[in-house]
Amino acid sequence: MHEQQGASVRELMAENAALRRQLASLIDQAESNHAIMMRHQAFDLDIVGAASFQELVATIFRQLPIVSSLDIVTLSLVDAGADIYTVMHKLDVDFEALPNLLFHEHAEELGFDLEPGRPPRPRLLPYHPVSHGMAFPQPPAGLASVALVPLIRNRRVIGSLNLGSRDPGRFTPLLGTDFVEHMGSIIAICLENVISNEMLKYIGLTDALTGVYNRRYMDRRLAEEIARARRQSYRIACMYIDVDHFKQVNDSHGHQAGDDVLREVAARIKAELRMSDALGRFGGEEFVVLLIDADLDSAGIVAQRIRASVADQPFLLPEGKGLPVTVSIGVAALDDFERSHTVEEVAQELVAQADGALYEAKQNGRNQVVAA
Ligand SMILES: Nc1nc2c(ncn2[C@@H]2O[C@H](COP(=O)(O)OP(=O)(O)OP(=O)(O)O)[C@@H](O)[C@H]2O)c(=O)[nH]1
Repeated sequence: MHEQQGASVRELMAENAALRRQLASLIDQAESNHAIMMRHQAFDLDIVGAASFQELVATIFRQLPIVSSLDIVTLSLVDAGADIYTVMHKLDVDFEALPNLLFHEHAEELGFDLEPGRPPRPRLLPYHPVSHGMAFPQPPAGLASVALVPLIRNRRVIGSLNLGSRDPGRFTPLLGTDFVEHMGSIIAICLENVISNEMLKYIGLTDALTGVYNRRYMDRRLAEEIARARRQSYRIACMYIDVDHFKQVNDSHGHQAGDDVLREVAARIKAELRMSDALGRFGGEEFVVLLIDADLDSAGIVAQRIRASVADQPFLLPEGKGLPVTVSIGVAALDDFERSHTVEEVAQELVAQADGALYEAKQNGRNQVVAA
């Protein structure tokens, strides 16, 4: 009788201990889930709060692998005509710092089932180097399973979030997709937002006719560059460029031909500049160039190259005739930073000096460069 009681007490105690272990493991699991959820919430807040394209994409690449325990995250964007890439490049996005950001001309390249009227679903599957080469051009060693999550806005696929793991069981076709779909939808909204904001910023800073910067941008950039040049002691130079007798182009060949000439002049100026230089249209047929780390002599050499590249090759009119075009250029450089003046005053003075030199070039007969 005692023995029987003793046995059932031991059984009860064992059962009790097993239940406690189970409970402890459930509590651990719940705590770990809670921690994961908190990390995801913090991640969501960070990406929603990203103020620029660069910040958003860098945050995704930096945080998502940690938050979601992934071995690689890449992002493919649909960018027909490379509009997004071009604008981001002009806004100084550092693409070298974002090697996992990929651009595609068409949504079809992303590998989703694009049937009309049915939004594509995430694809969770074993990694295959050939079929997934586009999404993972630089896969980590041992990549075993991947999730390709379509980024959708207004029923349009704008890209794909590509997640990769060395764990073959991490992404399999039988797993639920709610979680990655949720993540994809937040990332899609954030991306669409920052891209529209950056596009607006870009439109506000560029000249619609020629695509070069506008006066507002140039004024700001000049002040920034002068402040930086003061701190780091390098020289900056400025060119004021004006198309000669431009009124005659409009009067003889029409406003449309005039517009074409302005576009071509902008393109020829640009072709002679370095990436770090900035070209802006100041209005009408006037352009201003800001040259970084250039003294008066080297700016004069660049100006002569620009003058020659416009004068040496006639512009092509729509009817096939050649139109000779020339420009006059005034050049000025800043080597004394006049620290008692504000950067804005120094900027104005620099542009005024270049403008004065341009006036001289016009007086001397045009198609020439004058240094202040
Ligand atoms: N097609 C076109 N013409 C413009 C634009 N903006 C200004 N213009 C024209 O540019 C011409 C500028 O003429 P002017 O300032 O008299 O100078 P110019 O004929 O170039 O003569 P110089 O500068 O003295 O060599 C005017 O006829 C303006 O109407 C534009 O966006 N497109």
